[in-house]
Amino acid sequence: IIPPELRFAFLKLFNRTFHLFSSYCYFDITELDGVNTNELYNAVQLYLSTSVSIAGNRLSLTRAVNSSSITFGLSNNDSIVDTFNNATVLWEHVVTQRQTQTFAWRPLPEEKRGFTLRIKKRDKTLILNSYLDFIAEKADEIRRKNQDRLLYTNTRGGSLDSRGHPWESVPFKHPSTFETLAMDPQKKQEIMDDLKDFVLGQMFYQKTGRAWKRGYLLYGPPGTGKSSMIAAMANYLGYDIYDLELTEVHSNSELRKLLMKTSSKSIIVIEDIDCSINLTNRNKSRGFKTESGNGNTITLSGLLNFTDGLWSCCGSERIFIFTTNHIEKLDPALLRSGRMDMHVCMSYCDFPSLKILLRNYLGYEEEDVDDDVLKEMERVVEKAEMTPADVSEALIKNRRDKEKAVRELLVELKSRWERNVKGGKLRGQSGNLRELEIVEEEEKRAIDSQNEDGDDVEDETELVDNVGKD
Ligand SMILES: Nc1ncnc2c1ncn2[C@@H]1O[C@H](COP(=O)(O)OP(=O)(O)OP(=O)(O)O)[C@@H](O)[C@H]1O
Ligand SMILES: [Mg+2]
Repeated sequence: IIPPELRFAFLKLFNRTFHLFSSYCYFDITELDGVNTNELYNAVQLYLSTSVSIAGNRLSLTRAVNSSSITFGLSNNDSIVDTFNNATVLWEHVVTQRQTQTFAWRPLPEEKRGFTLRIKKRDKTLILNSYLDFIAEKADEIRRKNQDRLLYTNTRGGSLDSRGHPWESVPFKHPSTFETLAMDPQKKQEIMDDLKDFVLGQMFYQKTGRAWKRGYLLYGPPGTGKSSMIAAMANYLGYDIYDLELTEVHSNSELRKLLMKTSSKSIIVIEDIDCSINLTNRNKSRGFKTESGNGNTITLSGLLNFTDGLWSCCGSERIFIFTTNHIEKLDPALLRSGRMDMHVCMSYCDFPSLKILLRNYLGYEEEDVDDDVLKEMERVVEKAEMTPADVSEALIKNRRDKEKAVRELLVELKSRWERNVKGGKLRGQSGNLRELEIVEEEEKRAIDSQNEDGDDVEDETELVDNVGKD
């Protein structure tokens, strides 16, 4: 029997000589570095989790708090081969029992865990640094995908929490995606492409000397999907959202502090920007202080500094989104080119959007709906000026009886169409003769069918009457 000390020394000697002649070099990445967790260990673990899930036959599974997905990991003392830039490397997960603990401030875990990376000596200089960078980046990406995103708000009115953070966060689980978002498919694709370009554009922004950020202005009537669009963007990119409540911010410097405490890869949202700040009298608020003299007010220039100035560049990959119901109320300074990179008009439901909503709520594809009904819908939907929220409401109400849902939606669309087109006629606005003819035709048809079947058209004629009274 060989005493353990001797065996250990022998092994060490063997390893030394072995390494001297071997064409490999080895790197140990231990879980704990002293008593601190080694960030790199976690990164490697996450990084390997993607390739391991396909390759390995014995895996350890973990799920982080608040995460909706499971990560795969290498089991103890298992290994996996990876390739990077044509170089092959080997990862081994080494777990050993810790020897009896000496005194420590914090008790250490029983097991000592670490990854050993084996690289060919000739590959070392070529890949080591870039490989580790690559792993860290990939791990970040995986982390963002797995972890549910966070929604931050600044509702504490400027006070800080115990760790000095002005933002409060909750897990963000909005189900809206670009797929469920009802809008013109072409416009939708444009926005998705724009976002993709932005995310992949690091080199571009560096080369052109622009700060790596992008601004979107979403405008349109209430219930047309502005907030849903923001959620869809966040879900698409895997970004966190900072929902900035401007009325809770008291000064420009506070605004700046808030910005400094936001992380990279996030969306900063200011909803209803026309309501939350008096944006029109920029010069006035600059000229004399209306408040108590301590600068207790944010100005448009403060806000522009926030999105545009030097401060906006601390951190990168940030998206600013403003929403408003009244674009015409906004100060031109906010609208000038280069400020908000993309202006997106969210408007009333059009035919393509209607089809998306039918699919979302009823599971109907185009061919599931009666052809005539579909044609009729296409004809009236734009002039009916129903918001996607109104349409959704109508569909949800009858989602158990799909045919009824479609029928009632059509009735609603037609009555609104009639009201709008006819309203235009009464006010002498819509000078479109063809449309007037259609209204008159429609009325005639209504009267005709009333003679055949009394109940059915009662609603419609009633509505026409109401419009007359307005
Ligand atoms: N374009 C859309 N696609 C899918 N659903 C929509 C769309 N627009 C509205 N909805 C539905 O209507 C609801 C309200 O929409 P949302 O909050 O996005 O409107 P908004 O434009 O932000 O309104 P507001 O101006 O009042 O904030 C959403 O929960 C969603 O279910
Ligand atoms: Mg909204």
